[in-house]
Amino acid sequence: MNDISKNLILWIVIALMLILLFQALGSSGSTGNTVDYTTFMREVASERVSEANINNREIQFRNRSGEMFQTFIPGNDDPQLIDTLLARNVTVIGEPPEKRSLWLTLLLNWFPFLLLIGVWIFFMRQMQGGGGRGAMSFGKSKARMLTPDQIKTTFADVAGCDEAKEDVKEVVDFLREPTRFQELGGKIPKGILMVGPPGTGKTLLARAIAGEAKVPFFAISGSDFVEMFVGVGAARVRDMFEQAKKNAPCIIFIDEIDAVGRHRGSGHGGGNDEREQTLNQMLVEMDGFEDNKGIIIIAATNRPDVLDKALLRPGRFDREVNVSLPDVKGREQILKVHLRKIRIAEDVDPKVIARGTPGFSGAELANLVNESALFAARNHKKIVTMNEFEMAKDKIKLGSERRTLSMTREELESTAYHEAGHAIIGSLVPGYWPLHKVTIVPRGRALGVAFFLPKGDETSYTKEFMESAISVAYGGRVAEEIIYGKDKVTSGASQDIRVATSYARSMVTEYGLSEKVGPILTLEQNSFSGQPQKVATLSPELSRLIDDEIKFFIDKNYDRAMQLLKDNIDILHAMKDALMTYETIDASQIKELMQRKPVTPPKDWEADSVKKSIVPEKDTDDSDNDNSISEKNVSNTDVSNEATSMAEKAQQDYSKDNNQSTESKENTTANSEDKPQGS
Ligand SMILES: Nc1ncnc2c1ncn2[C@@H]1O[C@H](COP(=O)(O)OP(=O)(O)OP(=O)(O)O)[C@@H](O)[C@H]1O
Ligand SMILES: [Zn+2]
Repeated sequence: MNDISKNLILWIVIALMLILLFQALGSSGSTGNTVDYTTFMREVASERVSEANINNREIQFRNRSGEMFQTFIPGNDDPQLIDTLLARNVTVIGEPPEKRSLWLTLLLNWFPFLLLIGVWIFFMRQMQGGGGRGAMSFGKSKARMLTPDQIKTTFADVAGCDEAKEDVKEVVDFLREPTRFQELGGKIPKGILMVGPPGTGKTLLARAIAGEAKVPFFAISGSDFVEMFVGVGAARVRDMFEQAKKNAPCIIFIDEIDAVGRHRGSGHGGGNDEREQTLNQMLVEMDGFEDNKGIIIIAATNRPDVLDKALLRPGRFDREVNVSLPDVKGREQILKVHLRKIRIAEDVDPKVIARGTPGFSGAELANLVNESALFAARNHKKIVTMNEFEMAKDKIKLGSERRTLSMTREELESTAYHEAGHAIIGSLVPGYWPLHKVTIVPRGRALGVAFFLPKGDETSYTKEFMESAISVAYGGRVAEEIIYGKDKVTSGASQDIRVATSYARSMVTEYGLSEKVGPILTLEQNSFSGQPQKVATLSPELSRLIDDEIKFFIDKNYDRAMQLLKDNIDILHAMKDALMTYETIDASQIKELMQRKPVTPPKDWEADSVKKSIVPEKDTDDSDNDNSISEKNVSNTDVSNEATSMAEKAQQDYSKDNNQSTESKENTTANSEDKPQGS
């Protein structure tokens, strides 16, 4: 709590003042410059010293011209000193033997020890959680309590996770009237574990429960319990439950429960004891409150796999609520919640934004709305338009525009060919997402991007789609190869290759789409590391077959991309030209290009806006610079397309891979695209 730090600071200030005071008293008011003892003796020998005031080993002396100096007698006493001084006509003055009173000396000598003892007592008091009236205590829980009037959140503020909301609704009824509920024999969980990726609204939902039920809300993070002193965490747990009992009915929300709840004996290093004690205390407290009516503990985590099994036993966190990343409908609803807070133009369509933001969490969507408003404000606009949302989305996904990144005309041209390659393949292969836009404005690590708009939820793919995705991913590299030749292909396609390979590997090892390998699960994406891991030991023959089949899908779709681009080489050149002129082209221009029609300039395109342009004017002097691309090695060219993040997002999608509750599993399938999986 705050009082702790205040009291600590007070203690430190007092200690410092005391030290300063004692130092001031201790020194006998030094005056004049300090000289060494040899100089002093020489001065004495040449009879230039008139007066010396000796106090222990310190000598203050005055020379004949009245100036004051001081010096110190080195080592042990100089027994001849007084005699020498007197012989050289120095007036010797003594000091009374003890300038300080006895108690002051004692205090001075003992002060460090007293301070230590004081600190010791201070900490002991904190550890016991007592602390007395002052409420200064480490053992006090750090939980922040919100009273019902302070909680404005309701279920209306939480969107896109209807199942989770449904799951917790009965808790609200219970908290409103615990006794009535119990008389009816209702069985209410003590603990609810909210599981889901960061930013999906777990905290928000917990708070909304409190808001709906109009009960106090205690929020604390698991890491707040973890301290270096053994016993402090346990004391905090005890205190938190005591506070909660006083305020029942109420909700305790523990974010990041895994910080304390990691299964015992798994930690490394010394902090272990403390954490285990804290965890034990939590288990004890949860078991021991049958009698108190209406305390519900909600814990949140995105690592349920690391939790100690004891936490999940009946009577503890035995109810699991999955809060997964929102699907396209959910994203739309979340956007609507946040769009209420800003002034938007008529053209802003939450549906379109939702489609363009697969994998975004609620928190990221809230951030998107906020960034858009900031863009509008920066441009002195009164109202936020779709344009700002587009800019904010690109910024969040890829990083800020890098118009300052100096690129030669040749580099831009190769980027334009590369992105056009993705775009054209994406438009030609069957079953792929529609194109949203293509740009060669560098952003973040990307030199250019071809964006596709996923249709809906991206929880399952058809075989056709995945094969198309492989061709689209190779489209960029294939375009470069056709235009510049095999030797001049840039390193910009590394990410594309990764995406294509990961599709091909999943097809063979996870989705059973290879006829030769068959529907066997052989490799699985580890849902946390994202690394493929073996499911079983594979025979050498099967391993070989898997590799062959992956290669088969890759070659087949690489060759398809090659053929499609060769057949449409005129479109490739035209799209490159359009990109060099307009930098960014959107769906309508791409459509014109694909139909071999002339391109209409973009809406806000002004021909004279060349100042802003990233495309340098053609430099005739520079014509010998023909080897730029491969030699300049456009590294870090993370030229990606939407499929990249899609493939990654879908595979990392927590709710998909790590769903323990059958309830949500059914929902995932029900919500998913109408495309059936497999061929
Ligand atoms: N489902 C949602 N509906 C509306 N807004 C949301 C939703 N999810 C997240 N947000 C927005 O994101 C913010 C942060 O979400 P919140 O802190 O609840 O996420 P969390 O799941 O608790 O994340 P973490 O695991 O990182 O603690 C919320 O305050 C809200 O503005
Ligand atoms: Zn690419």
